[in-house]
Formats: sequence, structure tokens, C-alpha cells
Amino acid sequence: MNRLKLKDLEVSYEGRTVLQVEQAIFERGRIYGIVGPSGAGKSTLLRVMNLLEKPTRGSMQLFGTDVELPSLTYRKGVPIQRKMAFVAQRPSMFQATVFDNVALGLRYRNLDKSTVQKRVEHALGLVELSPLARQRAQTLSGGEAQRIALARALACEPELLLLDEPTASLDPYNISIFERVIQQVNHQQHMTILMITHNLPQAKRLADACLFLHKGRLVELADTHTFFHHPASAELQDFVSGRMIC
Ligand SMILES: Nc1ncnc2c1ncn2[C@@H]1O[C@H](COP(=O)(O)OP(=O)(O)OP(=O)(O)O)[C@@H](O)[C@H]1O
Repeated sequence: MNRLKLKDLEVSYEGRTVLQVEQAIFERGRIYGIVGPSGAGKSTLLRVMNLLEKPTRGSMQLFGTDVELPSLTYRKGVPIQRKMAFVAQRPSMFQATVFDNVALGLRYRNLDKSTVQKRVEHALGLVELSPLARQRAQTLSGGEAQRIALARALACEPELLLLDEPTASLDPYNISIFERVIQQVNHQQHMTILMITHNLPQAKRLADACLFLHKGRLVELADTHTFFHHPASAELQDFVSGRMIC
């Protein structure tokens, strides 16, 4: 019940296999860093887990719910997808206020007005942007917009938070706020977090465990200390030491 499990996952495009994961197990309430060279299949993995894309084959066990991915219908997928939230590298803001942008997922869930108000205020407080609630979202700086994207995800109180290089284009100040919030929701709400990053020091700082994807294969999944200091495979040794030619 307290696990997220992927089994026999395979994604192919026009006969080319870009992702193959025999098995991966994630414990609830932990932060996982996903690293690997460009084109390794990291974003594809998160898109499949977020049910945005169907794999050629594979299943996912999400904290007690079994999902046969290729045959999953839209109707059955919606309640499962609502257990998760996704933040991409570039935030998309709708032409509305910051408040309405953060409230978006909650309105899809038909929550009552006072719950929406409370959750949005709380999420804006977490990312330290409460004073901007009435501002038009298109006028936000890049760093502010990304923190609002995080607030929008957190307002939904997901069990699983999926982050695809969320701090790649942020300055150090915004990165530090983003990282603090992730750690806070992980500790306080026991939220499970999977985060793609090209920033290895960031993976070391935040993650309890890390995954290494290379050429579409899950090569290694280990606790962060072992991952960086005692990598088992030659490929990961090359990658963490900067010797891998990508
Ligand atoms: N819709 C698609 N059609 C065809 N090929 C695709 C499609 N989506 C992804 N790919 C291919 O799958 C491979 C993995 O892509 P993916 O974006 O998952 O890599 P990544 O590890 O996230 O890379 P990066 O670190 O550069 O973001 C790439 O070779 C990419 O070209």
C-alpha cells in the first residue's frame, strides 16, 4: 500500500524503444532524484507515470491502486491522475490572476469556495508569494511563475509530486525557495516526490534515493549516498564523475 511500483514498462515510438524499466519501486514519503544524459528517457518516464502518455506495455501500482497502463481509459484515469501533480520546466500561466491560476486544479475537482480559498492561500504562503494573489499571472517573472506553478500543484495536495527539471531556468534565490518548499511538503505531508534534474549537487541535497537512466534503461536505483559514492555500474561511475560523453 505504501509503495509505488512500475513493472515491465516499455515505451516505443515507431519501433524505436526509448524507455525500458523492468521494475522500479518507490517508497511513500521519499524524495527521488532522476538523473541521466539528455535523451535517456527521463521526461518520457514522468509523462507515462502522470498518465499523459500510454506506454507500449507496463503496469503501475500507485499506493494500492493497480493500473494496467496501455489499456487505461480516460474515465478510469482521471481519479488516479488526481492523486498526482506535475510541474514542468517551463510554467504555463493562464490569462487570469495568480489566485485563479493556483485554484485551477481545485476547480476541476469541484471543491467548494471556502476550501479553494483556504488551499490557495496556504499554497501561496508556502511559496512566499501571498502578496501577488491579485496580480495578472502573465506579468510574473520567470522565477515567480515557477513558484506559482509549484503552488498550483501543491494546492491539489497530491500524494505524488512529479517535477521535470523545475529549477533549470531559475536563479539561486528562487531555487532555494523551491527546494525548501519541496523538503517542507515532503516532511510535513509525507508527499512522495520524483524530480528530474541535471543538477547533481541538487540531487545530492534533496533526494533520499536516485535513479540513473541511460539510453532508455533504468541502470541504477539506490540511496543517494551509495548512488554517488559507490555506484555499481561503470555507466553511472562515468556519469557521476563527469567522464560520460553525452
Ligand atoms: N513523441 C515522440 N516521438 C518520437 N520520439 C520521441 C517522442 N518523445 C520522446 N521521444 C524520444 O525519446 C527519447 C527520450 O526522450 P526524453 O525527452 O524522455 O529524454 P530526457 O532524458 O528527458 O532528455 P532531456 O534531459 O534532454 O530532457 C529521445 O530520443 C526523444 O527523441
